[in-house]
Amino acid sequence: MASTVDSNIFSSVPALQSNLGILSPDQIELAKILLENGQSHLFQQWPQLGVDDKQKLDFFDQIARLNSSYPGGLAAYIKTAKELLADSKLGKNPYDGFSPSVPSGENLTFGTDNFIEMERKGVVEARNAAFVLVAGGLGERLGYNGIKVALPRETTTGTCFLQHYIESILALQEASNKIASDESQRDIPFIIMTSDDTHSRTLELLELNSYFGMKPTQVHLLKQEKVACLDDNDARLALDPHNKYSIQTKPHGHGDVHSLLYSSGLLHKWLDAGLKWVLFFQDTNGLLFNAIPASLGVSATKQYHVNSLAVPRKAKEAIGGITKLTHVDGRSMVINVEYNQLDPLLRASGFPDGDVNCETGFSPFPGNINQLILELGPYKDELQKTGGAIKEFVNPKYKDSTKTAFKSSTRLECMMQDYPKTLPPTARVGFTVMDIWLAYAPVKNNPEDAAKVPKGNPYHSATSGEMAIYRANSLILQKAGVKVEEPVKQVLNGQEVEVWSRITWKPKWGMIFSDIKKKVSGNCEVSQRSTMAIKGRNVFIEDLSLDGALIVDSIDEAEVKLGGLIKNNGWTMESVDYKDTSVPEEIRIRGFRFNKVEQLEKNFTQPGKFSVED
Ligand SMILES: O=c1ccn([C@@H]2O[C@H](COP(=O)(O)OP(=O)(O)O[C@H]3OC[C@@H](O)[C@H](O)[C@H]3O)[C@@H](O)[C@H]2O)c(=O)[nH]1
Ligand SMILES: [Mg+2]
Repeated sequence: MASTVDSNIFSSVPALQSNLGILSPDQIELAKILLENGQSHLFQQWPQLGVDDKQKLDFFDQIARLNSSYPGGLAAYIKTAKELLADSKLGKNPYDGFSPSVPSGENLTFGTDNFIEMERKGVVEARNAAFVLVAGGLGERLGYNGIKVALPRETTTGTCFLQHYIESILALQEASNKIASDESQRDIPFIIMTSDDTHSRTLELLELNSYFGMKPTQVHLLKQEKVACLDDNDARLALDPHNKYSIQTKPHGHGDVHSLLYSSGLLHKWLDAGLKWVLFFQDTNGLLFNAIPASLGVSATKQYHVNSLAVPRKAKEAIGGITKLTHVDGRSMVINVEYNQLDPLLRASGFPDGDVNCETGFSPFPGNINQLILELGPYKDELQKTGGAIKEFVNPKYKDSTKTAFKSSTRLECMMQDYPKTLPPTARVGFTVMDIWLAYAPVKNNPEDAAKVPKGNPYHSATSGEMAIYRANSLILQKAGVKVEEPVKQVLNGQEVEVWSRITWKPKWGMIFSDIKKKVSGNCEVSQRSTMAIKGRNVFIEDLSLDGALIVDSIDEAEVKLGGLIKNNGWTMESVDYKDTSVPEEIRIRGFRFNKVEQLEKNFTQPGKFSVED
């Protein structure tokens, strides 16, 4: 819409004023918003009319997008940014008035009767759940060039994270539908939040692989928009260093998932379909689904509106701490305090040592693994009030203590785990703590940074992420009665890790401990140098002694017994340096690759009963 052009405002920016002739009334309006909000620097390098006119219009296309995709538009974004940057410069404590204490929550120990009961309940509830994967992040700390969900979760089978997640959801769906009282078949919805950095590659990965067995109608991609980067404390928008007609943008954070879900209309649809839970999870935790059934069982039992999954946390580890915050006015909430804020908060509130371990060797605050289980009804009600808006923050990396310049541009962010901040005190907000070995092994750090992690703290690298799968599977089988040999220590990409037998299985083989126990019997043993990949559903391990490599696949209608002594030269592990660019990136970031010397590989494609014995 045309508006009266305030000639004064433009006359102070001649480079823009001389170009007004090519702009539409809407674009002139946007230009005005920019100037009124301190953004005249954006036009400083603009040449005269007739030069680069197409790029100038592109610039305004981008401004229009940035303006319309943020509630309240760019003016609101810049205003909030100025406030938050000023607070940050002053070192203002965002938790002013609150004092932290250690909250109490549900503790689950793998394999106990309670754990098994929670898993059973979780499977019953699974068909009432929708799963939401937030996968719009750049993975800056990992520095991998592809999308993180395409990385192999482990390289024994090469199954990528996304495939594993989908197969886990499908396995839960099937198990849950089977025991449903009304015998109806429900497809569990699976939502993936993407961004411009990940969207097309995520879609391509799904399409090239037939959605890994899921119905395409079951999967929804929601793309988050990025926000403008900021160059200084005055919230001047940052220009792309390579293109003076483009604003640099970065993701706004995983908190966008709430407003996207709200505006997608999916929540209503799910409620109408009788769903009860929404489970949120992150891109590269290969152990996550070990924890999902039991934690969903906890949500159902305790009727939690919000259930955050947690693990014991090492002080200064880059995971948020679940904290009880009590305000001087009496209010209190149980909330994640992000890892960069926990230490200052503690120091400011009577804990002079800040973020340190207690006598247990861990931080007293449970570590947030950012898997949230929300009860759908109260969640939808809350979003109806907030529109899905989440409290934002800014985290600039300053050049020096004057806090006047940034090392690189910053932006406003929001986090999905801040959702409970707006909830009324009556909301049932809880958390569930599980063993780290069982539940959390993300792939976030590049090899160089991982090697610098303080001793005793987790590496969170591709190396540790894969080794954690083998350790968890080995420990689970040990608890099911298999003698899995103890691990050896090895240094890979500068990180000392425990190398256990390379044991993997498909989710449909065993989702919960009671299923796994049914698949294992007699006297079984697996040597440390062994590799075992179970890809079929009805594969039973009975009196098996494995010393080498064994790969078994089978159709559901085949019942396969693995037993006797199976011995061969197996697969050896060869060290690979992460700097060796002759090796594919997804391998070299692990620091090893398999040399497949010899294996027993069996594939059963016909119905019937079979046994594999050497
Ligand atoms: O804009 C974004 C940013 C991130 N993400 C996704 O959000 C997930 C988490 O991102 P990061 O790995 O960068 O998260 P961080 O490691 O910084 O911290 C996160 O995980 C560990 C927890 O303890 C922290 O509390 C949590 O914030 C990823 O799956 C990522 O793809 C988005 O979808 N959009
Ligand atoms: Mg991050």
